[in-house]
Amino acid sequence: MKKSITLVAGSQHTKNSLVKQLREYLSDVAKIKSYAIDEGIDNKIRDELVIISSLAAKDELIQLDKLDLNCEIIVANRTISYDHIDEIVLLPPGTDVLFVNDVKKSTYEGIKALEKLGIDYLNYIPYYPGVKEVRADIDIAITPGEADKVPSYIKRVYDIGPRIMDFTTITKILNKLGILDKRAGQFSRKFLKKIINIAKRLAQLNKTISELNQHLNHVIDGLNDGVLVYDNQGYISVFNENLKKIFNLRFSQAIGKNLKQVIYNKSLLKYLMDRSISEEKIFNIHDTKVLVNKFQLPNSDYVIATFKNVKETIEVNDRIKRELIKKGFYAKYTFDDIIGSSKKIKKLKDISKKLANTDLTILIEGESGTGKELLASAIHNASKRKNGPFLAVNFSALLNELVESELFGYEEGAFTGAKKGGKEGLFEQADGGTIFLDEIGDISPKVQAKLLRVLQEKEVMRIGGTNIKPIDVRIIAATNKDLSKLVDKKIFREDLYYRLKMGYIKVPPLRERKEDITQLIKYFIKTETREDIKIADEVIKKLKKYDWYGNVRELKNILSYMLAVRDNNYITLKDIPDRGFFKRRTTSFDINIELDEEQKFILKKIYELNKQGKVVGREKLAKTTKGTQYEMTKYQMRGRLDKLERMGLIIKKKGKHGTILSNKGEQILMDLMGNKGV
Ligand SMILES: Nc1ncnc2c1ncn2[C@@H]1O[C@H](COP(=O)(O)OP(=O)(O)OP(=O)(O)O)[C@@H](O)[C@H]1O
Repeated sequence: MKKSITLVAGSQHTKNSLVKQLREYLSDVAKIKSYAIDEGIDNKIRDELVIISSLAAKDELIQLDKLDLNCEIIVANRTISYDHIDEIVLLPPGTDVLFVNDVKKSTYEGIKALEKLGIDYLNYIPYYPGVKEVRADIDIAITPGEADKVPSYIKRVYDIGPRIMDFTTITKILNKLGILDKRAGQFSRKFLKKIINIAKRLAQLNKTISELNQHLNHVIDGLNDGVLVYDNQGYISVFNENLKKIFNLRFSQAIGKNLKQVIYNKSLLKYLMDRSISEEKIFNIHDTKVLVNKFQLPNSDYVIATFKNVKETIEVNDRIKRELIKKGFYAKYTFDDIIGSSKKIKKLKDISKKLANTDLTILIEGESGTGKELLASAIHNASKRKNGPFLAVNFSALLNELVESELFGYEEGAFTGAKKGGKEGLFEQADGGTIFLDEIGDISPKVQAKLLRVLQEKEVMRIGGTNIKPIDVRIIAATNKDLSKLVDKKIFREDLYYRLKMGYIKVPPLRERKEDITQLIKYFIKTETREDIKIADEVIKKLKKYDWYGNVRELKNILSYMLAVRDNNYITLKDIPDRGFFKRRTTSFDINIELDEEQKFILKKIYELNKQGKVVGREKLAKTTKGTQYEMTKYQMRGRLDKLERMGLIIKKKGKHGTILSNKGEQILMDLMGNKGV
């Protein structure tokens, strides 16, 4: 027959965990009833055996008159559950932890229980609702199943579960039930199993830690620097491979030894052991200059020191610089890459080479695609700065708001979104080299003012900064606009204009040096394909007839097109793209041309008559004006045509061949017709 026992606990929480524990041993021999005082108890408790969770609970039951004192009563001794103990045994000795429980008494009991279990090396701070002194500088809490009472600032909570009945209590119960002899074996096995489980988990944890350790050791050994870790007494815990090399310690073991046994350099020893020194210092170790740096690990006894081979560090820095250059801070071209043997190109190269020998600021003017960047790059490579960086900045590609921070950098917190630690500007990055400022006409007045300062003072100040940094950078600026006109219009500062124009180069447009076209074509074929491509003479002849408003870049594009569409290794007339491919937009120089309605009318008439195959003269043109608002005599027409010729829009052919539109005139007319009609 099953025995009947009753368990009473203070709280429902404790009741549940104790019932669970009792069932493990007694479910087949006893019927277990259970009550929690906080749930309310109706009848007086009496049974063959009554187990009460604590003395406090017993006192409360007596006070409430809910306990029949004539029955067999066992008051449980409770201890920490071993199930979660492995989580806390690994906390470092001396760690401050809050021990959280429901009331003062059980809080102190819990702490005592942990200490009795041997976990007496933690610094327990008792905490329970209503506690007077609260320490807010603690990150870790341990609680026996009262996680909801842990204050919210705690970062890590170890809930070790409610305390369970201890070994002696269980033995007492088994004894009272008269089954101790039968159950002792099973009981101790279960108990042992738990211990073994903990041991297993700890062993696994140990294994993981030692693997992690090994991994970390590999990482530390793989570092380029020497790494040394020692405690305040000088005992070494880390001495990596690189450090062994620096100290010539190939085979001997340093870990566990004292610094004095390993390092004989007296001044280095003094530096390492003197806690008041924190700045880095250079020492001579086995004839090698080594830069040593050290710092105390926060909240610990340990000091970490790093050792850098000065020579290698410089070499690495150089390598990093070279890497930067690879990333595009590098001038690709030399004067040999500037193709052409026309007089104009020869003169251009000649002047540019001379300027390359100076450190003057240079302004390069020229239409788009004439090779201004190419030239700037060649000048840098021919200058004494050739081993320094070459940075090309294109202002038309940079967002206006970004120009300032890109060029001059900023300090941390200079504006919302500023990166932590601030950012180095392009001027700082170009230190020792050349900066190429393309489309300089596009910069804002604010940046113009800052740039002027850089040119005058040779120093930069980051946005939001107070430190002035001297820089050594040569500036080459370029524009495809007529900068002097922007100065006249007060869009560009005059003082900056003259500062930039210390050296001045004007790159001629391709249409003024058409004799270079053949050479350029051959050069581009060679650079674009390895195949042996021939090009028909008529093709070159025809290409020479175009006006090349897109300049060399346009020629290069057209060549790529022809290489793509050719049928075999021979480029013929049919491979030339039709007019639509050619650059229609006039250059910025030409955009300044403003035509009045009368001029547009005349250009349109010339175009229409030409299209009809008619020879156009001033008489015929004057006739077309009859009855229109532009009506004029042939003499008046002559004056108008002279002006259009001076503007480069028409060509008056000799003899009876009449007047035609120049390519430029045709392009402007096409643009007008395309955009708004004439
Ligand atoms: N004389 C030349 N010889 C060989 N290649 C050239 C020459 N001139 C220009 N190029 C090539 O034409 C292209 C345009 O040149 P680049 O970018 O230097 O012109 P740019 O004047 O700086 O143009 P933009 O004003 O549009 O910035 C490049 O591919 C360049 O290599």
